[in-house]
Parts: sequence; structure tokens; C-alpha cells
Amino acid sequence: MGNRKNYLPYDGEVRYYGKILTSAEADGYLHKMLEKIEWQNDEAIIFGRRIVTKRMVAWYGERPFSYTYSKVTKSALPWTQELLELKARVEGATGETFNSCLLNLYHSGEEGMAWHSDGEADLKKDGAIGSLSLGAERKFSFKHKKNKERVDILLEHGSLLVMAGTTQTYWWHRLPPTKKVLDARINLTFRTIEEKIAEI
Ligand SMILES: O=C(O)CCC(=O)C(=O)O
Ligand SMILES: [Fe+2]
Repeated sequence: MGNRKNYLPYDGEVRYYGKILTSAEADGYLHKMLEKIEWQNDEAIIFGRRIVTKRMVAWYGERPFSYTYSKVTKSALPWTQELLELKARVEGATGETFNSCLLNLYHSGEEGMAWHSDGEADLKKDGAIGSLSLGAERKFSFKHKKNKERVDILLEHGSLLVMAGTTQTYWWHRLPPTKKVLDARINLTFRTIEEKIAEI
């Protein structure tokens, strides 16, 4: 993945692979995911209050990992056939391996995700995150945590984006809401959860 253009000027690596699925494959997976994934409304604790977002989420993995995201802990469901197929495609394209996947469903452009970085304690430090997009094309933005430099990328139907190295330490990212997009989008972020060995 090192010879592909890095979209970040410094302090991290963001590589965009473009469409890694044909449009027929991407359509097929979009419909299967809408139907078969156990979508739940996302909850977050913001300024001490529990809020429920319209965006829906699901969490799958090779073991029932518990994963804390926005201060809410979830337990991973076992891989589905489609998720295993997509994981293999993302691993084949990147040469990385992943053991879990967080899925987001945005019903329209009015739903997005606020500025954040994915440096949760459970995630492997500086591990690659493979982000596969299905459905409506959306803009994805990065902002440097210190100097506020911005980088925008358009994420296409069936495309893959990889965030690696120190990206999560130095950059925030978000999916900005937009009134221009009426269709749904699903995003799958393949991740590596560290196996914690209990201290005796
Ligand atoms: O929807 C996206 O493209 C990004 C989702 C994201 O940043 C996340 O799940 O952490
Ligand atoms: Fe993220």
C-alpha cells in the first residue's frame, strides 16, 4: 500500500483505493447489508448525557470482543458470510489483516458523523483501518488536531479507504452532513482489536 498516493501531507497515512468492487457487487452487498445486519441506533454519551443518533451501527468480529466507542461498550456479533467475503476483499487489496468491523448506516445525507479519531484503547495502536463504502457517495474530511489543516476525499460506491500509521494520533475525521444527498450509505470499517491478556 506504500506506493499509493498518501492524501495526508504529514503525520499519518490515508490511501484511497477507489472502487474495489464492481457496481453490481457493491449493489448486491448494499442490499444484503441493509437486510441482514443487526442494525441498532447508536448511543453516545456527550457532556454526560446519553443521546440516541438516527445513524445506525453494528459491531461484528471473530470473537465477542467488547469495544468501547463514544463511552458505550458493545459486544461483537459473529461474522456473517457477506462480512467475511468483504473482509477478504479488503485484506487482499491492502495486505493487512483485520479481526473486527464497525458498520454505520446513514439513511440520507442528513445523517453524518462528527469530528473524532479512532484511537480507542481497545484498538491496536497505529493499526490500519480499512473503510469500505456502499451506497451514496459522500465527502469525508480530515482535520489536523494542531494546525487545523484540512483534506477532503469523495468516497464512492464500492470504494476502499485505508487510514494507517499515526493518522488517528494527529488527525480528526468526520462525515459531514449534507442536504444534497438523499440516498442511504453504509460504511464498514475493518479494524484490529488487541487481545488483552488479563493481569494476574
Ligand atoms: O462513515 C464513514 O465513512 C466513517 C465512519 C467512521 O469514521 C467510524 O466509524 O469511525
Ligand atoms: Fe472514524
